[in-house]
Amino acid sequence: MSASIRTRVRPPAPADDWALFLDVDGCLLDLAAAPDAVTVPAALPATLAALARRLQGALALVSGRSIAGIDALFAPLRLPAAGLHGLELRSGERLRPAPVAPAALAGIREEAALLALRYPGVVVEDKGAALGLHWRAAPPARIALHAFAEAALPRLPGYRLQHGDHVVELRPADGDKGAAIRTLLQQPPFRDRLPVFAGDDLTDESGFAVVNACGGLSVLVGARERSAAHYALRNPAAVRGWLGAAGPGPVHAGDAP
Ligand SMILES: O=P(O)(O)OC[C@H]1O[C@H](O[C@H]2O[C@H](CO)[C@@H](O)[C@H](O)[C@H]2O)[C@H](O)[C@@H](O)[C@@H]1O
Repeated sequence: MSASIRTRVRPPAPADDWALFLDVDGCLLDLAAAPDAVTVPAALPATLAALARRLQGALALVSGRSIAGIDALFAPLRLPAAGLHGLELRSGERLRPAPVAPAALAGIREEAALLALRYPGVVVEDKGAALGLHWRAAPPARIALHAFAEAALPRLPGYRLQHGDHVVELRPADGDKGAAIRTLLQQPPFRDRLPVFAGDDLTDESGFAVVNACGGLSVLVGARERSAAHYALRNPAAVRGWLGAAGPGPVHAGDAP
């Protein structure tokens, strides 16, 4: 069921019995003009590391970026992670690698780069098995990028389009963030904990559905009207404040934020 932003309230402060899943762009990090223009606030890795210790390791980053990309952003911190919208998975020693990119994707990437030359500001993001076409810094390119992605899709059997915030991606159709969260919840250290997921974009809705079905907490970041999330935080700064608000001592479900 879709809850209105007007009815969503701030989530409670993080509690020690949570399994916490956090989206990256637009949730932990402020959005930037291009994927490589994001900045990680200096205090954030330490906040995440402290929270992960507090949760006995049950904190994972769940992103559309690759796991390598996530690790590069937060280095030297290396957390359990789901990358490429749930295609890749890492928890402890367990790793589900991303599929190998089909040969046709290289040609499509080159064609996209040529198209980008006509629209200054367009970014073609090579994510290995996935390809992101970004128009945040080039709004007039939106229609051309969608048309390009739709035309390219039939050349990539087993692929689908992933629509996101000022981006359309060509990605393998398998998996989503919800399935990745469900998989992590079946194994330690996530098992038998209250699942909590915060995210801002369309790709996060599958994660909200899974944590809702488990009786957990779904947290929408921003003011998108149509979402299954039950709680809301205004922006990434509010998310970082929420996570930092756990403080140094033990915390329990229901504590005031
Ligand atoms: O699931 P997420 O962690 O939210 O990742 C979703 C996509 O995030 C990145 O793109 C978005 O953030 C960029 C930097 O702020 C922004 O320029 C772009 O417009 C956004 O769509 C990332 O580049 C993608 O690979 C992720 O799929």
